[in-house]
Amino acid sequence: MASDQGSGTGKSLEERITKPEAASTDASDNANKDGASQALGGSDLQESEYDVQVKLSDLQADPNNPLFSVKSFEDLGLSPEILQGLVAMKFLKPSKIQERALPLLLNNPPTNMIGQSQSGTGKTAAFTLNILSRLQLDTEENRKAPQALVLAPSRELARQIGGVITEMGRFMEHLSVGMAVPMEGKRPSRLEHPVVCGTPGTVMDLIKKRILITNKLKVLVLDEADNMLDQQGLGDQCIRVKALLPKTVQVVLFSATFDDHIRHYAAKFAPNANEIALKQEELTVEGIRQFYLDCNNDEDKYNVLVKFYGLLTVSSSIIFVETRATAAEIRERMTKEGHTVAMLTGGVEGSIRDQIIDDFREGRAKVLITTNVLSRGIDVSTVSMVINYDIPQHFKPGQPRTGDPQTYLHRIGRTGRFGRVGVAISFVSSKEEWQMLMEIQKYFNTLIEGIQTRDWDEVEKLVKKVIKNPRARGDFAVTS
Ligand SMILES: Nc1ncnc2c1ncn2[C@@H]1O[C@H](COP(=O)(O)OP(=O)(O)OP(=O)(O)O)[C@@H](O)[C@H]1O
Repeated sequence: MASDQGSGTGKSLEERITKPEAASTDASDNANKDGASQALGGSDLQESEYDVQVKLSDLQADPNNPLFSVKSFEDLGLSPEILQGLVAMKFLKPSKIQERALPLLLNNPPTNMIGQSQSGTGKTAAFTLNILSRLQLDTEENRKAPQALVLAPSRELARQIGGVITEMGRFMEHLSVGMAVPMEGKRPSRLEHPVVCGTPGTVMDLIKKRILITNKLKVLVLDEADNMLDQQGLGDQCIRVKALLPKTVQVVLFSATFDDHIRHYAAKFAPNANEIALKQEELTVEGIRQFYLDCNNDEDKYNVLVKFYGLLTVSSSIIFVETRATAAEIRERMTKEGHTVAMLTGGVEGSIRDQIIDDFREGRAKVLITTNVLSRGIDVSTVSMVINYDIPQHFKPGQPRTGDPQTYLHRIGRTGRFGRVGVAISFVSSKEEWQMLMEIQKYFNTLIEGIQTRDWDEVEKLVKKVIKNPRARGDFAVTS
């Protein structure tokens, strides 16, 4: 049994489960109501590894669900080729953000947009459909001229978005998507694609070297816009890129989170934008069950993680840590003990990163240890578990660490995508970590339940049960 000393709250675990400090009964009631959140995206009725059968159409018929919409894709005035692409991807109906954002995005003259919607609710398709609809591919010259530029904070996300645009536009003749991420070997002399996706630093470099020509650009998208604008380096690069684009460019900013101070900044970056915003307490995805687990210290965290290995490999899982060093250490220890785990951090070379993420997407690697580099945007539908090995935190030298709610939300949002269900477990090994987790819980006015038992067979059974039936709450209030 985890000790109270571990989190140092002075409360019994029982109290913490039944009355988490910041959790409201509303939050848990809402989660109870959302029985439908077990559904799976893609086809209308699917069966997961856990033998869950729920209809996506049920979710999309519920006005309170972010996947709800009254319209069909046909109603949004998209071209037959694009509609064909959506059918091939088995997108039957738009989600709420797609239904709301698209008419505003497609309107002429083009208007800027700041769009917010919960993780995994289809923001990529929302901006992709706008891009595809605005492309002119009639002449050779136009086909070679970059007309839309998408910036993302990581190489993996830029590649993923490039893949979605290619797939959605695959019935459009002459569409091609160029990548502007750090490349090894010889660079092309020109990036001649109507759509370019990349990371800000490389894009800036390619523009400066006139490899990427921007005079025909019509749309600029910043995915994970709050993160891009908030980080000193990335933010500066985004501003410099934008300054080199035609003044008429339509600026589209999307994210699941826009903190107040960033919203103000975003409004400057995308002036006179149409805004779609969510309230703080609307941000959590109901299909994701959130738990914490008390650990005595760092070594105990590691031992617990190893105990979880069986559970982590039932489907796919992501383990988030704060530093590259921790990621490397855990990977090494687990590998030595005979477990198969992959690791991806910013320190890994580009082509190897591509291989690792592709292996994870294809299910060749099932457990991925990573840092915040992959906390945002990555969409791998088989991920049913996210572990916060370290609580996401803000760290400034000389100041106490504080919880980082935005990063927490993005990390746990790697599971529970488009109506699927998932479990997020945060490891708590000190009073400081406990406080940070409570800050996060309070910020979202959500419920993070404690796992009381240390009987791992029991935990495994319960996690599987939760994934099967997220309505079954309170399962973890079991003392060993
Ligand atoms: N209308 C739709 N019907 C069915 N599936 C959809 C639809 N729209 C998107 N999806 C699927 O939902 C998943 C999540 O979409 P996406 O990655 O765009 O989410 P997001 O809102 O950008 O999330 P995040 O904030 O985490 O980046 C993807 O696998 C995508 O293929």
